Amino acid sequence: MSKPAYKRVLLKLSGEALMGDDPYGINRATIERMVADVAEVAKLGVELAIVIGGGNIFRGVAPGAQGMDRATADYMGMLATVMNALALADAMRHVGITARVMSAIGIEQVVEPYVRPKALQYLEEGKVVVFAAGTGNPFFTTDTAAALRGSEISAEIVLKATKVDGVYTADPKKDPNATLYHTISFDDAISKHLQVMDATAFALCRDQKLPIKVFSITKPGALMRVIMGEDEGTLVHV
Ligand SMILES: Nc1ncnc2c1ncn2[C@@H]1O[C@H](COP(=O)(O)OP(=O)(O)O)[C@@H](O)[C@H]1O
Ligand SMILES: O=c1ccn([C@@H]2O[C@H](COP(=O)(O)OP(=O)(O)O)[C@@H](O)[C@H]2O)c(=O)[nH]1
Repeated sequence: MSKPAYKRVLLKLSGEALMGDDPYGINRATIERMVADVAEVAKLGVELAIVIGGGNIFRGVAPGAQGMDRATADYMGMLATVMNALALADAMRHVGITARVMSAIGIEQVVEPYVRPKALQYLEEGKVVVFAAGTGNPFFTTDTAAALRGSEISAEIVLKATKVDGVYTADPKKDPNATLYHTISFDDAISKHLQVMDATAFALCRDQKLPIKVFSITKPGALMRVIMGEDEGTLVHV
């Protein structure tokens, strides 16, 4: 059997995708399917760190957050990612994977704080590390958290598992004529204002020479094909 293309990866899982077809929250079948994909990869011996988003929960409370101070709303968003991280780690436990949740904001009674050497130790021990609470700062996104943690743990690549199957010339949800890029440079992605990831995340990965693969979170087998280095999604490169 062929070998995985990577030894250590940072996987960014969309929070919004966790709700499946529900209006908000965590859809059981969806999280189980995501975890099954992750389990397959972990069993290959690939060291896996995950950054999880929070859009699925924040959506449910968003009407109440209208007019709210941006930083306060962002802290709520970060707490939402902690809930998702706990749900994800628990779902992994059900399929026999040991996961450790580490939070970027102090919330010790619930999850341990992010400590870089500890995260590296867990990865070396074959545990899946789930980074919660994004970067710990308002005005950032979990995509930027993925770029940051990916750089910190010396991941070979950031894998962005999202609702679209790659980077398009325009938002494919709005423009039916948009076409898919197989590869695109960071400079092009930034200068063309492609919104699939925020510019902060792109810029950090570009400066750290950390490539990003954007692919579908819902397409069966996509994560495994990405891990095996097969043709899937879009590679964003230096
Ligand atoms: N050029 C583009 N190529 C692909 N997707 C795009 C593009 N521009 C905007 N998008 C939108 O970006 C979304 C993914 O980004 P985001 O909302 O941050 O997702 P996530 O929940 O994975 O963090 C897609 O659902 C897509 O509709
Ligand atoms: O470093 C971070 C990461 C996240 N967030 C907040 O948490 C929310 C949820 O994260 P995100 O939107 O990136 O999740 P996803 O798009 O994957 O659902 C964001 O909207 C922000 O409000 C933040 O303030 N700082």
